[in-house]
Amino acid sequence: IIVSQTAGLNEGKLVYDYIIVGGGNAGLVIANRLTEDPDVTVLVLEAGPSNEGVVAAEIPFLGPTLTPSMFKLSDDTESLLTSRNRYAMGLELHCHPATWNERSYLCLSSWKIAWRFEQRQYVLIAYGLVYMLTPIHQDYLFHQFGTDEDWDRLAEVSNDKGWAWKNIKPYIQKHEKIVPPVDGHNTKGQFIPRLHGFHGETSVSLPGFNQTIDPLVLEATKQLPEFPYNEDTSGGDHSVLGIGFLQSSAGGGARSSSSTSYLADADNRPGLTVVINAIVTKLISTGNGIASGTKAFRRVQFTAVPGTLPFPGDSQATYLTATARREVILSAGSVGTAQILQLSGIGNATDLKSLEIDPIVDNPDVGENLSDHTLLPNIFYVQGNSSFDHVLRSNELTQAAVDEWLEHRKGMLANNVVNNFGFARIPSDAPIFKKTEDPAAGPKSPHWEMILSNFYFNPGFNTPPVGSFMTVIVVLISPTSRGSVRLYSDDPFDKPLIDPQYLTTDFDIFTMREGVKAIKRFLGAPAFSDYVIGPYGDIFAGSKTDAQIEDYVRGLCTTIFHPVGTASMSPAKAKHGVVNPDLTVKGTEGLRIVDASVFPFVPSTHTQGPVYLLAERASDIIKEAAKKAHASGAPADSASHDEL
Ligand SMILES: Cc1cc2nc3c(=O)[nH]c(=O)nc-3n(C[C@H](O)[C@H](O)[C@H](O)COP(=O)(O)OP(=O)(O)OC[C@H]3O[C@@H](n4cnc5c(N)ncnc54)[C@H](O)[C@@H]3O)c2cc1C
Repeated sequence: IIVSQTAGLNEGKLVYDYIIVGGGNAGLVIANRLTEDPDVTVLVLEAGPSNEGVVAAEIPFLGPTLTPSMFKLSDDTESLLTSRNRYAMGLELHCHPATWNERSYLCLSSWKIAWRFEQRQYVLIAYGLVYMLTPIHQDYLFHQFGTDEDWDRLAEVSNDKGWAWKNIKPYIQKHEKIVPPVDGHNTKGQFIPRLHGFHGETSVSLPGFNQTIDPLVLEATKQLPEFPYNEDTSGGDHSVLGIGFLQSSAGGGARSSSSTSYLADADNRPGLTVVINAIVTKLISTGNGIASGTKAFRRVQFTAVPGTLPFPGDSQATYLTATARREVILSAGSVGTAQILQLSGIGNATDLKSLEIDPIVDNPDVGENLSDHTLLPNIFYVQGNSSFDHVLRSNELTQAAVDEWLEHRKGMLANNVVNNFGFARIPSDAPIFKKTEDPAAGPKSPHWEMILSNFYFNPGFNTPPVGSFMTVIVVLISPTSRGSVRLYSDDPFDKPLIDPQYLTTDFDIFTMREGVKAIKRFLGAPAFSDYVIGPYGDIFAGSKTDAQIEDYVRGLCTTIFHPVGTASMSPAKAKHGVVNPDLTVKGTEGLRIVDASVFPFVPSTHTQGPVYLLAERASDIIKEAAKKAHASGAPADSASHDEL
């Protein structure tokens, strides 16, 4: 049952077995798995609007256009392709200049849009740092699982073998459904079937529309031993190192998200209620937990997102509360979860007091340890007019592509913006390792990533009016810098202060710099000699020395939106960290976190796949906990009558 507004919800009846805060990647997995039992009731509260009918959310190629600052087209084609403005609401975040050092300032200042539009007293609003408030799923459909070393490290730091790869791997079968590419080509040699699932919830497919650069990229992998071809970069016990074909969370030419897969599958279950446009403002402590020193949190306060029905004005919000008989599960993402915890009195007691929030559970680790992947687009001029730029500049060609998609779910738009990508390591004898321990999860795990695309892709900048381009993105995959998500005020509608600390360590800037040098070596392969003309832009072209490349990196670098770590997992008895290995929040009862925030290290790949697997295992953990409680004779309602 999907309720589109909080209007009509009867507060007296808002009692469910589980309340899930956030209907993103993780939240909807849990919602689906828990309601497999018809006797279980689940309420999902999601701040964003519905994905239904949002064509840009369906068309794979248009994924990046949903991010306000990401993918800029000419004004004409823009209106044909996107409904961006509809989703720009509530996306901005605050970054406090006092917490920036010169480097992160440089890094963030590349977000021209942010700087042009908003400069409030002491608080700058960086539109570039968009951690979405919506279940529309703006991700760019990259779909991988991370290396076995990532998962084994998680098992080690949490002291729970359940998180080791051999125990996580089987969840691929529940989650993934490999489907043929839209052009139906033979995919032999483009992925390794035994690494995948074919009957799970989320559709995953290989590219189904050729880019001019595909054969050149493959040829270059044969010419340069430094960049070998890899038949499958999805991860696990098969190495991700090398360059191969991208697997995307799409099927039949359309995006496959947790909403179109896990939620759609559970849609008709009477036990499931999903309320959209509903923003959770805090969790309410419902008294002492059974274990000494713990506090129970089984009540959730929420309201309509300002500007959505039923509230006429932003300032007149009416708050509702809902109560969980068993558990509240926070799945609001690395920013939302950290914010809600702190608004609820779970966080650094000193900081909370300074904002006049009563500290209920003092945990200074809440909101800390923020880790993210930085992205740097490197643009090259190319020959001819076979890049996508010409299509994207032309209303006529764009309309034809839209029509093809609408009629057949095929063509350029049915495909991701990328066909080829891959991962690489910094050589083990690199000077950086004399002063920095290798931060990768293990010797098979990458330090950086290369993403290749057949057009001008430069977050925040319009496609130039003339010229053909290709973009080679460098992503820092094993960052050592750590930032934080802290509250700006006790007002739940104030966006939190996000201090990403991008590129503030020697390793991070070194790796980005070496990545830039490496992609230049890659494009120096004979395969590209008749196609690539050279770097686009004076700064890129003029960046020859290490110092120049570093300046170039800092000036243009941004995020690929993989924040993790703000509610990190640690061993059950550990004093540090925010959640235990069973994802219960330390010092609390009736409260778990299931989302990207619990990863203490960012997985060495794009993060949706790891989040899906995490949520699949979490669902089993939650079900097991309910069974145990039942077997021990505990009442079906863990919450006391007072709480209810
Ligand atoms: C622009 C973009 C592109 C990306 N591209 C890729 C990609 O190509 N491949 C990949 O693997 N990963 C990608 N990612 C990362 C991936 O989307 C995240 O790692 C993943 O979604 C994290 O899952 P989650 O469940 O932790 O959080 P989310 O999926 O973000 O879900 C959190 C949900 O909680 C809701 N919420 C937050 N606060 C509240 C509140 N107070 N009340 C109610 N609801 C709330 C949000 O609206 C959201 O729907 C991308 C991310 C972004 C933003």
